[in-house]
Formats: sequence, C-alpha cells, structure tokens
Amino acid sequence: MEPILEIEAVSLQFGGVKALDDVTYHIEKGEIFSLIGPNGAGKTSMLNCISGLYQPTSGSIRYKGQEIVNKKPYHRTTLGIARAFQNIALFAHMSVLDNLKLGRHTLMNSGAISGGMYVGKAANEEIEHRKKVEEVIEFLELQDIRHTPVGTLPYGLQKRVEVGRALALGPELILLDEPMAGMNNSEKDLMARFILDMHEVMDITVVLIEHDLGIVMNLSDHIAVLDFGKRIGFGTPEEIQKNPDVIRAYIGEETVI
Ligand SMILES: Nc1ncnc2c1ncn2[C@@H]1O[C@H](COP(=O)(O)OP(=O)(O)OP(=O)(O)O)[C@@H](O)[C@H]1O
Repeated sequence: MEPILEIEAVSLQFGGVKALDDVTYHIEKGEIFSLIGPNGAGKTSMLNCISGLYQPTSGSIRYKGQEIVNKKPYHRTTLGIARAFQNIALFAHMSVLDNLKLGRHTLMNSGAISGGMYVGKAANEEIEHRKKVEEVIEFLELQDIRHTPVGTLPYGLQKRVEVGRALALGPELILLDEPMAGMNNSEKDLMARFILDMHEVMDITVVLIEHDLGIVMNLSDHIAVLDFGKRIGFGTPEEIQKNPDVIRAYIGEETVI
C-alpha cells in the first residue's frame, strides 16, 4: 500500500501551548484511519494542519508525495482533500441542495466572464456539478429533504448534510471531525455504514476523529493516538488496544478501550 498522506515531525505551538509536538505517522491510500485521544490532545489541530486552516510551526505534510504545508486551504481542496467540520459549517437558511452546490464553488473554473465567453465550458461544468451533487444526495439518502432549509433539520441530519458538503467536493481524502457527535445509536450506525461505503464503494480514504472507541475499533484499519500533542500510539486496532501508553492515557476517562 502506498501512503496518501505523510505527516512528518509536525509541531504546532500556540504561545506556551504545544498543541502538536513532533508528530509523525502516515495514512495509506484507501484506508479508514482514526485519530483518537483525550480532550485537548490535538486531534482537531491536526485536521486543521492537514486542511490548511493552521500552519504547523515546523514539520512536513505530504499529500500523494507533494509537500502541501504552504498551500492554501482552497488549493488543498482542488488537490482532493475535503473536510467536514465538528461544528456544522452550513448555511442554515439555505436548502440541503443549495448547501451541497455551494460547497463545490471552490472547484469552479469558469468565472462570470469566462463563463460568458465559453458558454459550452461553463455549461459542462454546471452539468458536472449537478451530477456530483445528485450522487451525494442519493448516497447519503437525502432525497426527502433536498429542498428543506438546513437550519430546520434535526441535529443528526444536519451532521449528515455537513458530511455531504465535503463529499460533494469529490475528494480522494475526506477529513471527518466527530461526524457522529450528538447522534443517537441508530444514527451512529447509519453514519458508520456511510463511512464504510465511502471507503468501499467510492474508494475514498477516510480520516476520522471519533470519541466512541467501539466504533473506532470496528471501523478503522489504522489508528494514531495523541495525548498532550504527542503521538503515543500508532497501529492497527488490535495493537492500539494492547498499547500500555494508550491504556494509561485513557485511565480516568469513562471509556474502556
Ligand atoms: N486557535 C487556538 N488558539 C490557542 N490554542 C489552541 C487553538 N486551537 C487549539 N488550541 C489548543 O491546542 C490544544 C489542542 O486542542 P485541539 O482542539 O486540537 O484538541 P482535540 O484533541 O481536538 O480536543 P477535543 O477532543 O476536546 O475536540 C488545546 O490545549 C487547545 O486549547
């Protein structure tokens, strides 16, 4: 298996706080990879470094062999990296369909002027956008709510649309920050199935932050564990469950690994 993402010696400092401290691991193409760790361990900071929201203080992030650490977030999106946020980043008054369409705006090549000059090219782009959005609506079973304003939907469905917004970008690598937070068990099971299908049917590499360790152990091919910004574990679910540093880090947490 070839790595799709290589994180090497990444550190991120906020004043006196080391959010990430010399973290190294890699993610293989086509796998489901989870980032776990106690609260404040640096998981979201790591996703922010991968998506380009934060610039690491030092270290390297290579995507398909290419250094991306200095690339802007939208550039990373065009390379195939999409992100669903922990706190839903949708337009509440707009419909599900419009939120998904808007997500694809970053990928539009034909601006207003070029769109006017090259009608054919713009029209083709529009058809391509619609096709992708419809594919996501079908995949995430959003048909019945396609015209519903997102703000009126129950929380679990809003989370699903948030994942859909990232999926509509047609990524090769999707970053999911707690996509099941606040969901009941049946909603969690459904989201787990969508994640498995993203990987099996759509061939997307998935990076997941999730607090429910049962789900993490069931879904993941590999896991990296962070604690106080440091990598304290990296391996298969079986290896992680036996890792004494990981067990120690979780003592005091309510969860049993
Ligand atoms: N923009 C920021 N400014 C200052 N400190 C920050 C910033 N972002 C994160 N931190 C700090 O970095 C550390 C890691 O935070 P981060 O949110 O990455 O952890 P986490 O593992 O995602 O936590 P949780 O599970 O609670 O979401 C924390 O001490 C946090 O306060």
